[in-house]
Amino acid sequence: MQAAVLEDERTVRIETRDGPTPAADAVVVRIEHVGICGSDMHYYEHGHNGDNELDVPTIMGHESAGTIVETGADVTGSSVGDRVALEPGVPCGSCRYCDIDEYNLCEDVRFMASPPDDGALVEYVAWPAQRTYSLPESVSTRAGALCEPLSVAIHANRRGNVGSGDTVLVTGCGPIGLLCMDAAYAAGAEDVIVADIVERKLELATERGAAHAIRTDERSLVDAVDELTDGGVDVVLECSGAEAVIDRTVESVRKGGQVVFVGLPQDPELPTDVFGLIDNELDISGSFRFRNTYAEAIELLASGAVEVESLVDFELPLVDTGRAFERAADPEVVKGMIAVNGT
Ligand SMILES: NC(=O)c1ccc[n+]([C@@H]2O[C@H](COP(=O)([O-])OP(=O)(O)OC[C@H]3O[C@@H](n4cnc5c(N)ncnc54)[C@H](O)[C@@H]3O)[C@@H](O)[C@H]2O)c1
Ligand SMILES: C[C@@H](O)[C@H](N)C(=O)O
Repeated sequence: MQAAVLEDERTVRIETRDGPTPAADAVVVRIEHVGICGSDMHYYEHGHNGDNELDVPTIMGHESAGTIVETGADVTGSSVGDRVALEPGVPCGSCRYCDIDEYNLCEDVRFMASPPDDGALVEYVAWPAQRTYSLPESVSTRAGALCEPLSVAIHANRRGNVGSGDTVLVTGCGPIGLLCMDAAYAAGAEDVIVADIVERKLELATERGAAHAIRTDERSLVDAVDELTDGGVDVVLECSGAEAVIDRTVESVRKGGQVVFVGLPQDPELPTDVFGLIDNELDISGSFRFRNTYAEAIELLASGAVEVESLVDFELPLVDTGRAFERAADPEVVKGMIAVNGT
């Protein structure tokens, strides 16, 4: 079978690999769609993603869905022909974090396309049946693949306790930011204000329901938020990873509000005004991947509460993965997709 391997920065090669055999608790999935994520692009452009290094050639892609073609001996509840989304992380199941069901924090997790663990840009993947989720008829594998970034968004909203009537600021309108906005509305937020530096992204966010859009390269984020709110938003979901914005988030939130960091900056140092945090009782949190989100993601897609297919700007076959990554590096592009088995 064919696989798209990131050998080095900006070097994707199509290689031939042996097809997988499922363990007793696993299924083999014929991969149909894989989304290109901002994190794949961090590896592609800089050779690292946060503090994870691309130290060995690695099959990229962790936003995936396809059809089960084989089941392991002990698998019950999944059948050949089921269309499924694959949750990309497989936790160890026995550490203190797995014990308390905070399995996204497992220190021994295997995560697709996180070197040395291979990802889903390959024709067939053997994956634990427990980490695959059936897609209803109304949800395509193209949409099912995007359960992954939607899961990041659901988790970020949970971390920020976004709820009924909240005003939320989402900084960065890539797929993660846009889906954070959608998930915030689904959680009951009243108004979502968005910020970006690319006009097309702000237009898209506005079409999807943003209450206000701020160009942070044209005006001060803090001044704009100040004009739009009575002393700041309830929650900031920071999805740009841009240091210039990260620095301003705590000034954009109301007293007693929450700031959630999702985007990964190149420079992870955060200058902190501790007096400001104390005096204003701010809650600052990180949001790392997700846990127990796939069922909700599929429900949001199936009910139509969140729509993802229109985020996809282009779709290319597996053999063109290198070209797709090059194209996805364009700041105007929101989501590139690979049709792995040509469906
Ligand atoms: N914490 C997690 O679990 C997790 C999971 C997935 C992705 N991420 C990270 O989240 C970030 C967002 O992911 P994505 O796929 O949407 O990436 P993306 O690159 O598509 O989106 C980032 C957006 O931020 C905008 N931006 C850049 N500079 C800005 C500025 N100064 N002001 C406002 N906006 C600015 C860009 O124009 C872009 O629209 C990435 O850093 C990614 O690595 C984190
Ligand atoms: C969660 C996932 O989307 C993220 N890109 C990661 O590798 O951690």
